[in-house]
Amino acid sequence: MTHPRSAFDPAASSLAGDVAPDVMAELLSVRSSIDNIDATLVYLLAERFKATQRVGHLKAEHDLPAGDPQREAAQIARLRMLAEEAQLDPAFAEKFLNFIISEVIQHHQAISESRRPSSADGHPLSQDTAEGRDERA
Ligand SMILES: O=C(O)C(=O)C[C@]1(C(=O)O)C=C[C@@H](O)C=C1
Repeated sequence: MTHPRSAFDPAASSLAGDVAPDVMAELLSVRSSIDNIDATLVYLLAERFKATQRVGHLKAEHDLPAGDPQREAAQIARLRMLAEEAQLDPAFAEKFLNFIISEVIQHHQAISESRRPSSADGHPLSQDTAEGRDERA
């Protein structure tokens, strides 16, 4: 593996020379929680993208549009409410969801493009399985 997990140095810091040892110890302790949270975020996002990939295939298979504005409006309203409850800035929650959704929509469009017989790669059917599903998407 090019980037083994052990390559991560939890003590990496540009502050090392400027901070008293007890302050550094506290900083490292809080950072260890931040590292756990960030790892969880990566796993959660990976699961979300696995789910949206399934939606992307379903939509492409049934010629449905990539975006669903009414669904998005409902999701945003709900997440803003949850954010307020959790003392998270609702504007940030909305921006974050929009950021993820716009990436999802690009993935949906790529899935749909890759299934199109007239796709620009010039090998319209070579990537399709017998069922017409692109296994790479
Ligand atoms: O639920 C869908 O229809 C999706 O495509 C997923 C999703 C999302 O990421 O939550 C993405 C795009 C749509 O506009 C709405 C929601």
